[in-house]
Amino acid sequence: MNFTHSPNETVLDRYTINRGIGIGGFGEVYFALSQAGKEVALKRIQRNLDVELRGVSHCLNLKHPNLVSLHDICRDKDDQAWVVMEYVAGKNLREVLDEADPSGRICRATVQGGKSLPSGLTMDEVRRWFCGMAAGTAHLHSAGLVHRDLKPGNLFDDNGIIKVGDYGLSKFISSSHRSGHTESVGTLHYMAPEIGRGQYGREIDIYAMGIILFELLTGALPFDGETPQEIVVKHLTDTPDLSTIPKELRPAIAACLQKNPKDRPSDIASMMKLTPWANDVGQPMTWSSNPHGSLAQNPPTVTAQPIPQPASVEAPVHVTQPAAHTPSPHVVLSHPTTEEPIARAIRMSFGDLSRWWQNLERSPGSKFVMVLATVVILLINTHWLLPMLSLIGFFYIPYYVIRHIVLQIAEPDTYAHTHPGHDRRGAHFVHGGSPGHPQNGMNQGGATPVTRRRSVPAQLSKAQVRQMLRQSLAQRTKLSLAAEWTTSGMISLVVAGTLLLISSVIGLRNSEVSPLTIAPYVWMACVVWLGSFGLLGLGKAWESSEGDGFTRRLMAAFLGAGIGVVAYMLADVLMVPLDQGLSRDIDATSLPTTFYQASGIPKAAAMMAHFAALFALLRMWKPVDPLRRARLSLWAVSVAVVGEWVIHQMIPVPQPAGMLIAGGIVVMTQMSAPWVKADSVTSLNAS
Ligand SMILES: Nc1ncnc2c1ncn2[C@@H]1O[C@H](COP(=O)(O)OP(=O)(O)OP(=O)(O)O)[C@@H](O)[C@H]1O
Repeated sequence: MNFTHSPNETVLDRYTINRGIGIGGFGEVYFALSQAGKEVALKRIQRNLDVELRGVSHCLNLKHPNLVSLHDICRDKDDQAWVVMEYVAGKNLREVLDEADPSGRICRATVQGGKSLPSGLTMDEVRRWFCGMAAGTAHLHSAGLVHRDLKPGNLFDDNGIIKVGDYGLSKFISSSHRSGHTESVGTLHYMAPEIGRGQYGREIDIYAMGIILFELLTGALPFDGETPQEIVVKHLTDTPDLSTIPKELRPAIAACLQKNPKDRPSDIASMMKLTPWANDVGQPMTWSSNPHGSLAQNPPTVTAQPIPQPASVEAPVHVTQPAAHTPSPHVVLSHPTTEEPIARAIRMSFGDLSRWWQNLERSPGSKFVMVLATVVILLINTHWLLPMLSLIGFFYIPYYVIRHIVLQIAEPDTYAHTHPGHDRRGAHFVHGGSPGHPQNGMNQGGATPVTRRRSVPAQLSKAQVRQMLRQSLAQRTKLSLAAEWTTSGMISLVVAGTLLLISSVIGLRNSEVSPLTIAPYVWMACVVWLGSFGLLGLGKAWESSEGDGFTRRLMAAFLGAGIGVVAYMLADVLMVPLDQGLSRDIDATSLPTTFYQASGIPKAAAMMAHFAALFALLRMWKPVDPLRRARLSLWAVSVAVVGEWVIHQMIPVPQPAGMLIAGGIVVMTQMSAPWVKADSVTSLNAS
């Protein structure tokens, strides 16, 4: 390994490098001594990685026996970022697993006594690693952090205490600047399926813990393959074979490895309850989410435990068919209801606010003044705040209730209902194994797993990533798509209200406000909202495939025609004149009488034709695609406005309303439709 710095070199003016330890995706790690002789590990972040130092301070203040302490993050004189952390002398789990001989001939576990598992570890060792990881990760979660990169290489044995390292950083290193071997988030073998959709909840750590527990027990990975794509597809579709897992631990692994994050244990405490280790005698852990709870004081100790033995050789067991005597069948039956996105955003904002408040270094007196000032400002503004909050409540509460009801209906009774295809896939996976993937067939006869962790070549191409993301999008049920559609519709309603407010304030700044003057703005906002809502629906239906362009244009044309006729009728109801701005900028041809009255005012047919052409020619469903390039593309807005102007030259409609509607629809759909940053996962690699 080629390290940038050599032994005895002084870095950051106060650390003398002793030796290089290793090189990971984020950079080089050195063992160094401070001037006072304190041992530290220094991680030199790769020059091309952009470290956002502000947020990291939250990680620096975390203290837990099962976490590798982060001492500091500094920049040297060349503006190179360094992470200063606790040095752990012991091995990491990757090394331990790689050294343990699966045949059991020379493995550490046998030397230490105790019956070894296929991984070469004893159940006591498995328990020690797993409980230590769980305790450290629970502390991260309680502090509002998700590790995002849990894997054996990030778990250390520090004189008997298991420590979780490398936490927090992946969030603060700009993914757009990463290159080389580390993927945007997490390592492929341990990466939860929803990461492809840009979801990074704490469930991704719970998923990774399920994989690690599987590996601790069997020495093999539940989802492995020759290529990154194969591994990702297995994460998305395959059911793990749990037949070689001790029965006591199958429910926990099955629950952690659910494809849908909602189906996994919602936190580490609930996950631990599925293991035999939650209520260990002589193990004073409570698995509470309290950041200052007893976890901190009581790291797991290696005590004599009743050792659950591996399952005897038996027919392969599929997770959808819980084994006889398997406890906790509720693992697959109880699903926490999805938290409503706006409620979640508000809750998380309150969480952030309270953490910011707790970390705010101000005297109690100045904090009191700040609270007082906030209360006064709120009281002064009650005249507009209260009506606004009531209005929001007026829309939000019915929406929340309807959404809740829809999701309750969508809640599956059994796991099998949620994943109707699993039986078929499971049969193939479990019974046959796949040629070239020996671990898939290892359960037969209880043979030792042949495949261990593999190095996986090459990066995924953009097309491959998009294809995988589409596959993952295709996994949702129709009802959850409907719930997402209504959510986007609600968001677009808020956006429409905002656009209406802005445009009418600008448009009516010098004129009298009356129902007649405000009607055109209400009309435009309604048409924009209807257009967006329709497109959001089409987008939802189409997001799981790239689709056939002609069919999509045709469908979009129908939608546009519908919007045109509704716009015409609404204009009639709201008494909005349609004779405004009908002149054209290029040589005009005569208007067809089927489309226009003798005075030139458009009939319903003209409005239908205009919007049908607009939606079809401009492929208006594109701004709704979750895999679009940018969340909000101003280019797309400009194209829509110019495109509308061009269509207006042939089929005129009132202006500038037509252009505002076209631009408004594109802005609103982009702001309301979910977006997956596909580029952030194009450099997936195995570590
Ligand atoms: N605090 C530490 N004390 C001792 N050794 C460490 C410490 N942190 C990391 N290491 C070791 O340094 C080496 C490189 O670690 P690093 O975390 O950079 O890479 P990685 O975990 O292999 O990959 P990635 O950064 O992509 O997750 C590993 O061998 C790891 O065990």
